[in-house]
Amino acid sequence: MRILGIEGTAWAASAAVFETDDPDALTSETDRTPDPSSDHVVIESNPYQPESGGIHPREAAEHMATAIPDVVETVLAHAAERHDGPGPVVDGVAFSRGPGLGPCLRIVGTAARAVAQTLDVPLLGVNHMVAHLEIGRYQSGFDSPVCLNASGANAHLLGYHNGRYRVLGETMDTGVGNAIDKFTRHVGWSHPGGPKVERAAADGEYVDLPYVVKGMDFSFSGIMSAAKDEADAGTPVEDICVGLQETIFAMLTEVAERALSLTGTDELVLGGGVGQNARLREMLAEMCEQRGAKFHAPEPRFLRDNAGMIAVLGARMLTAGDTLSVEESSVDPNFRPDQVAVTWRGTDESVARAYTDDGAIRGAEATVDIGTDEVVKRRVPKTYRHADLDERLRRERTKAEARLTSDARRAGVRTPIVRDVDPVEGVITFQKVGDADLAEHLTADAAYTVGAYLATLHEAGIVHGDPTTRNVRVEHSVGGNGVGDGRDSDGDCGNNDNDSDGAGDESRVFLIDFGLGFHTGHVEDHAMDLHVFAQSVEGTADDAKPLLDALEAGYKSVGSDAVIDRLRAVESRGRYR
Ligand SMILES: C[C@@H](O)[C@H](NC(=O)OP(=O)(O)OC[C@H]1O[C@@H](n2cnc3c(N)ncnc32)[C@H](O)[C@@H]1O)C(=O)O
Ligand SMILES: Nc1ncnc2c1ncn2[C@@H]1O[C@H](COP(=O)(O)OP(=O)(O)OP(=O)(O)O)[C@@H](O)[C@H]1O
Ligand SMILES: [Fe+2]
Repeated sequence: MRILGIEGTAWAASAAVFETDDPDALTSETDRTPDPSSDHVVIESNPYQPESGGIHPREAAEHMATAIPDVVETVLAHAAERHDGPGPVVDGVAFSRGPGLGPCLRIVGTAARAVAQTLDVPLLGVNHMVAHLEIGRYQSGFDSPVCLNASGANAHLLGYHNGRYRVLGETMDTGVGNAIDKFTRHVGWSHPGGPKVERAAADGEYVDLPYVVKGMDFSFSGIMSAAKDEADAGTPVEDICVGLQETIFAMLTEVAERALSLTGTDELVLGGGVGQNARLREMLAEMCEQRGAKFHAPEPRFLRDNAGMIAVLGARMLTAGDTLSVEESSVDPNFRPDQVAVTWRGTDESVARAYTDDGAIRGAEATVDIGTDEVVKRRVPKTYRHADLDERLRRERTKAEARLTSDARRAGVRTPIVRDVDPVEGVITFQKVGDADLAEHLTADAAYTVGAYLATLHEAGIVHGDPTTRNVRVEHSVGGNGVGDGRDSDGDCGNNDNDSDGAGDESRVFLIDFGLGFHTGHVEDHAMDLHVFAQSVEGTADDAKPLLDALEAGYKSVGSDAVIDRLRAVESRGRYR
C-alpha cells in the first residue's frame, strides 16, 4: 500500500509518500505490530517564514497555494519511480482536515481532492493532532500509550478509550509553542522562537517563574506575562529562557506523569513541534525511566508539522475502510482529536489499565507507604526538575496539603487526619482512609458525594486543585480496614457498587491529596475543580454520563449554579488559539 499525505495546517507546506508491504499490521484487526524498518516514508516540506511577527493567516495561505503543488509533484514523482505495474501510483490521498488555519486548510483540501479525483483513488481526512500521536505509536510499537502533544497551537494529553482519543488534560489558554513564540516576539526575535529559546538557554541561569498545573490541565498565561515583565525589568534574556524551559517543561512532564499514574499505563509518546526541544525530551525520558515506564519521541522530522505523519495515519484509515467522499470532505479549523471516531483500533483497547495495589504506591508526585492505620507520603525530589524549582514545589505543596486537608475537614468534608508534617523533607503522615481509590469503584453515589464535597470546599473558599478519581478514597468493602461506620446511605451495609440512587454517600467517601489546592473565591477556579474531576472520569469510565450527572447534582445540592454555568463555558472554550 502506498499513500500520499498532504499537510498544510499553518506553516509547513508538506507532502509525503508512505509505503508498506503489510497494511494489515496498521489496524488492530491483526495481532501484528507495524515494522517501521521495512516501511518507507519520504517527506518533502517547504516552510513558511513570516517576514515579521507571527504567522499571518493570509500570507500563510498564499505560501500554501504556491508551495503545496510543488511538494506534491515532487513526492508523486518519487512514488512513480517506486511504482511498477498498472494502476495509480498511490492507493489513497490523505490530508490534514484540521485543526488549523481555515485559509490554509482549504488550499490543502482542494489540492487533495484534485489529486484523488485525477488518480481515482480514495480520499482520507486526517485529524492533525491524532496524526501527531499516531506517528509515535506507529514507530514505538506501543500498545496503548498516553500521548503528550506539545505543538505550536496545542498542548494536551490524549489516551485512547472506548473508540476515541480522550483529552486527559490540556492547556487552559494558548498552545505551548505559541506561548514561547509570544515571548520571543516581545524581545524582538523572529518566528519561530522555540529553537532560539533552546539555544539561548544554553548560556543562562535559572530564574523562578509562575508554575501552574491543575490536575492534568495547565496554563501558560501567568508565566508568559511574568517572563515579559522580567525582560522589561532587565533580567538577561538567556536567564529567562532557562526559567521558561525549566518551568514549562516541568509542568508538561508533571501532567504527563499524572496521566500515567491515573491511567495506570506505562507507555508515553511525545508529539508536536516543541517535542524537538532536547530539554523537554530529556525531562520526559528521565521521568519515565524513574517510574519504569517506556518513552518514545519520534525524530524531529516527524515531530514538527509534516506530511509523513498524515500519510501513515491515512494508511491506517484506508486499511480500516475509513474514506471520505468528496461531498463530505470539507475542512474543520476546530477539529478536536476527541471528535474522531477511531476506526483503526479495537473498541476493547484502552489506555486505562487494571490497578494493582502492591503495598508502596507510586502517585505522580509522591511515594506513599500504606501501613495498617497510617499512610506516610513523601514528596521525593524529582531529578528531572531544576533543583531550585523542585525544592520550592515540594515545600509549598507539602505545606499546602497539610493545611488544606485540615481546613477542608473543618469545612465539613471528610479527609484524613494529619498526624505529622515535615515541609523541609516533604513528608506528611496521615490517617489511613477508605479501602480503595474511587477509580476502582466508580459509582454514581460516590460521584454525587464528590460533587457535594467540592461545593462544600468552594463555599468555604477552598479549591482542591487535583480532584481526580485517584484522589478520592472510598470504603468499598464493609469490614475493610478503612474508618467510618461502614454503612451506606441506605443504612444497609450493602456493597455499594450498583447502588446508584443518586443520594450520595458521605460516610464512605474521602478527599485526599490537597497539594495543588489553594484558597480562592473565584468562580473560574471552582469550575476548574469540577472540570478536572470530570476529565478524569471521562478518561477512564465506560459510561461517563450518569457519573457526571450525579457529580453535578451533588454539586448543586450545596453549591452555586454560577459554577456549573462556568463549567459549561470552560468545556466549550475554543482551545486552538
Ligand atoms: C494545528 C497545527 O497547525 C499546529 N502546528 C504547529 O504548531 O506546528 P508544530 O511544528 O507542531 O510546532 C511549531 C512550534 O514548535 C516550536 N518549536 C520548534 N522547535 C522548538 C524547540 N527546539 N524548542 C521549543 N519549541 C520549538 C516553535 O516555536 C513553534 O511554536 C499544531 O500542531 O498545534
Ligand atoms: N490517607 C490515605 N489513606 C489511604 N490511602 C491513601 C491515603 N493517602 C494516599 N493514599 C493512597 O496513595 C495514593 C497516592 O496518594 P496521593 O494521591 O496523595 O499521591 P500523589 O503522588 O500526590 O498522587 P497524584 O499526584 O498522582 O494524585 C492514593 O491514590 C491512595 O491510593
Ligand atoms: Fe502540529
